[in-house]
Amino acid sequence: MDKIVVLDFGSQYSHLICRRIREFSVYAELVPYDISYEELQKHNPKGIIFSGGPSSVYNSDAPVPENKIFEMNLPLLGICYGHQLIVNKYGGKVKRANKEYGSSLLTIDNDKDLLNGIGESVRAWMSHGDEAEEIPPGFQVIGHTESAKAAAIASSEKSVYGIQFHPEVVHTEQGTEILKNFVLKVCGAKQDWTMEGFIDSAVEKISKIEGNVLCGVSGGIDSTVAALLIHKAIGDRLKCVFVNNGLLRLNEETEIETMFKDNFNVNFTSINAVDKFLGKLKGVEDPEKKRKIVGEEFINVFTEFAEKNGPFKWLAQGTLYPDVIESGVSKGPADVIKSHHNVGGLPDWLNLEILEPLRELYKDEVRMIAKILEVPEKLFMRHPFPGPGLAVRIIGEVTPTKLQIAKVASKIVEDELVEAGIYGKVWQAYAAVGDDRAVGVVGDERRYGNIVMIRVVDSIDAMTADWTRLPHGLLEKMSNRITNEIEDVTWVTYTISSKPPATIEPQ
Ligand SMILES: Nc1ncnc2c1ncn2[C@@H]1O[C@H](COP(=O)(O)OP(=O)(O)OP(=O)(O)O)[C@@H](O)[C@H]1O
Ligand SMILES: O=c1[nH]c(=O)c2[nH+]cn([C@@H]3O[C@H](COP(=O)(O)O)[C@@H](O)[C@H]3O)c2[nH]1
Ligand SMILES: NC(=O)CC[C@H](N)C(=O)O
Ligand SMILES: [Mg+2]
Repeated sequence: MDKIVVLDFGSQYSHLICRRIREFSVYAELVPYDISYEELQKHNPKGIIFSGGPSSVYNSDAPVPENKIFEMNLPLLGICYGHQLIVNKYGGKVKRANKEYGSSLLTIDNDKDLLNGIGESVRAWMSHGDEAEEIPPGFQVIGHTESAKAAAIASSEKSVYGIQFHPEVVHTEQGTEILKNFVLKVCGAKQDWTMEGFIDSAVEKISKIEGNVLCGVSGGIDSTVAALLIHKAIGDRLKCVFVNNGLLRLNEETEIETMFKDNFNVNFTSINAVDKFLGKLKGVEDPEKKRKIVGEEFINVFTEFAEKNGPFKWLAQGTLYPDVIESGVSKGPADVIKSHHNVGGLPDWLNLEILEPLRELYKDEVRMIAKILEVPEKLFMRHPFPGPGLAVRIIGEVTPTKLQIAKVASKIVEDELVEAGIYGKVWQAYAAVGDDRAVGVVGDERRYGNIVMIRVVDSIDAMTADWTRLPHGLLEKMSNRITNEIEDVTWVTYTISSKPPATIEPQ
């Protein structure tokens, strides 16, 4: 399979470069910027992309790739910081300039290769504070904006390109065309990345492993698909374990068990660990602490199961690419946003090896695989549910009252969306609760009850999200049902923050 390798210099958009390229069926993978020349050679890339990043090339601690990488004579595209790196490396000059964030008009000066077929000008997304003051010898300017005179440069002879803007974000018009020009025309990569191909190679790889696999399944699409792939590869050497941690949706524990037993012929065990989890969470208010506790407790439960039912060599999880990126354990110098329990929370003493067949994939890619594997639609259209469950939808301490409120109110929100035919169209929907209370008046009586926050969002891959513009009538119905059916609740609010600056889950 042809591959493009993206060196990650820490941009929040690094992974998006891969995503955009995969969308036109070429496999692209993110690697750390300091990957060794030998490692990079093993990837056998058709071309290399340098991502953006927060650093400035003129600082002494600026991240730089190994020198030999430039001698591979592969097509090279630098984006933003990557562009500046190329300018610097080949003998041009980068300096501090006026900050430019957002959309700028890019005028095309040469449409021969990289900027071929995109017209005379496009809106391009900028996010930088440095710029190329002098371009290196042998390069020419192929595009400029009002403030960046070398917004796109090329050395066609060497097949080295640099662009100051971000073609990977949707706000850049024709961004995909620019990436296609580089990947398909300059690098000559074949469009041979398909989900069928992924399944075959994943199954082949997994079938080579030795020993038994324990797979944590949550009933969510990710772990289900991971389990099915592993099952295809090693059959009954796979054992699936579902943990009822007391932080699940209303009645979910019975639903999941039934669903697994009715639809898949895999070895399945359900473990009741409600008291353990809730006991450990008692008195804990800090969001990151709660996440770590849940993560650790999952591992405790899995280890205990493994000791009784083993031996196991592997622990499998449905970890996806965004989980890895947001936990700050991605391959570059990015910031920690949240510790996803299944990535950041793994303790050192764990003596099972980790198997994560979906680690490089996005949710929509996993859904495509689910379809191919004929997973029932009802299952794969289920909304994602965070591994730490209601612990991250309850703000402050997890108490029995708040748990009950979150469960029942979320059920009302989900049921009303199904009823209105909207459930399948939104990314996630739930009700959260915290310690804030507000006064109500019910049957002439004063009641000082909890405030419930409804959150419904649209998203494609959870990396960004927008709040869903639900019909007012529907919101009204949800609100009425929540205050009528849950005695402890007096107020209902609707959350109208997008991601960024908010995140999807409150904690
Ligand atoms: N209740 C649970 N029991 C066992 N394993 C779990 C449970 N919750 C989460 N996990 C493990 O943690 C991983 C990450 O959870 P996450 O919620 O991201 O994925 P998912 O549940 O498979 O899919 P979705 O994102 O659709 O909910 C799961 O793939 C699974 O391996
Ligand atoms: O496996 C997971 N482990 C976690 O710890 C976790 N936290 C959040 N989520 C889900 O990830 C997506 C992005 O969530 P945030 O915008 O809240 O970071 C949303 O879809 C969240 O539901 C998690 N999934
Ligand atoms: N987003 C980026 O890659 C920014 C690169 C560089 N440090 C700048 O601010 O110009
Ligand atoms: Mg889940």
